[in-house]
Amino acid sequence: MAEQNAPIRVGLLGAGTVGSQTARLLVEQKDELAQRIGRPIELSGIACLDPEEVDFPWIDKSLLTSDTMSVVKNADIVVELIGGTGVARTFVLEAMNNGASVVTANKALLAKYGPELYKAAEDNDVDIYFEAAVGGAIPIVRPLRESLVGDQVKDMLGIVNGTTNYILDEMTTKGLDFDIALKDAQAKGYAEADPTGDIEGHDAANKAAIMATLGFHTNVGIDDVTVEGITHITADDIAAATAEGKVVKLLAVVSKDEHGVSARVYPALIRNEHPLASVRGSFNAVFVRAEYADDLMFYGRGAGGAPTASAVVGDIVTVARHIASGCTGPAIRMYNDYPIAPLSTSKAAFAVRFLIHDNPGVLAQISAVFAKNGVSINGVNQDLKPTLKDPGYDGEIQQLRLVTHMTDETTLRATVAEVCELDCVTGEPSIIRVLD
Ligand SMILES: NC(=O)c1ccc[n+]([C@@H]2O[C@H](COP(=O)([O-])OP(=O)(O)OC[C@H]3O[C@@H](n4cnc5c(N)ncnc54)[C@H](O)[C@@H]3O)[C@@H](O)[C@H]2O)c1
Ligand SMILES: N[C@@H](CCO)C(=O)O
Ligand code: NA
Repeated sequence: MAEQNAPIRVGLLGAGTVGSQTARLLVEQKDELAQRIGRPIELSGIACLDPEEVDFPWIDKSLLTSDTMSVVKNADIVVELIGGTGVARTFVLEAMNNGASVVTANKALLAKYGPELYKAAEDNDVDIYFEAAVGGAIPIVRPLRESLVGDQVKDMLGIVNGTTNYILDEMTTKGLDFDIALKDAQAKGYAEADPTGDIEGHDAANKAAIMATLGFHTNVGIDDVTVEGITHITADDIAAATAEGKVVKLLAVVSKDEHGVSARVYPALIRNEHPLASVRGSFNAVFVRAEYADDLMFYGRGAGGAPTASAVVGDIVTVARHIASGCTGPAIRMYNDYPIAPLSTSKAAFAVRFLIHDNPGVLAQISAVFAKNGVSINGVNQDLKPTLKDPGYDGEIQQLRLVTHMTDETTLRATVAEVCELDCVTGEPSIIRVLD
């Protein structure tokens, strides 16, 4: 047991985008943080793969090591900023079993091993804090764990991936290509080490799993989340959305009804007037609808070194205060055992875009398939010329957009697949949900 005024030792695992900025905030604000905590804190070690490559003026090189376990074993607070679900799990469990509290930004780890880690924290009487894991700098984890713990969350709808929001925004406002916008997002430190997880929606899915677990007090893991990313969104889809006064956003949506809980990630069309439409660049936002609090919105920077480090250091201070006063924060209890609602119970309106050969009778053929499957069409638009061509066809290619009334997704996807078998339909269709 450390002496009452001895410094609280903070061991950093990772010195990358977030780790290096976390070190900066701890060093630059050392004296003030000590005042806020009531005890000094000190960086006791910084683990990374290659200490030779880490060169920041605020990092004391003698603290750097590739012996990660030595940092884990010599800290009161272990800050995991490595990422992934492999070694990170080993180090986090080892830290807690060793009596240290943990701060992490690792949503993939929590979405996969949350129950095991939350139990380890309780069993060892230590803290596990992870504000940076959802919405980066935005306070959303703590509001769910603490401020809203006296309420009933109904649903949450969020833009929780900075990389994809940045890409869609650049495509919409500057007409940039997907690849250029992605490179830009990587250069700014928003993207994961492998950005596939960002653009295919898996990063947002990890966050959706955590949001649902905290909001509904039930275990929702990554395998319970249905995921659709933005790789199939084309310049044609963006142009059509703009022409309709809408934008395309990648959303994480968690909800609860009589069928159970659902956690889903998908691109959606939202009206320009909708508050989420104005969430630009790498910014994130989460809407929470609660029984008694009514509507809440949390907005801020969801990615990037310094903003994410702000949330990490906030957690370090919280945990250090607990250590200073000999207590821990609230445990994460998943006392509900809600089923995961089946996909067939999810209803929405959809915008479907087909590329068609521009001949008489084509519209009638397509709408007949919709009618046969009981999917009602709300609107049709054929005005926009597609950028895509059909190399095996000499005539004109048209872009046909249909917006449906509310339907279930299973039926909608079966209908679209049947339409695509018609000779007059070419290329890949696109299916995007339409938000009210
Ligand atoms: N970059 C962001 O904007 C952002 C935002 C929120 C959360 N996060 C999360 O923060 C975590 C870190 O992300 P990042 O962008 O800083 O990653 P990064 O790739 O920039 O840094 C990873 C660091 O971990 C180190 N590392 C790898 N294996 C190690 C090992 N076995 N032992 C010790 N160190 C090891 C690397 O040397 C590197 O310093 C991830 O979980 C990520 O999902 C990142
Ligand atoms: N890659 C993530 C980092 C924040 O979790 C993003 O783009 O939002
Ligand atoms: Na956050």
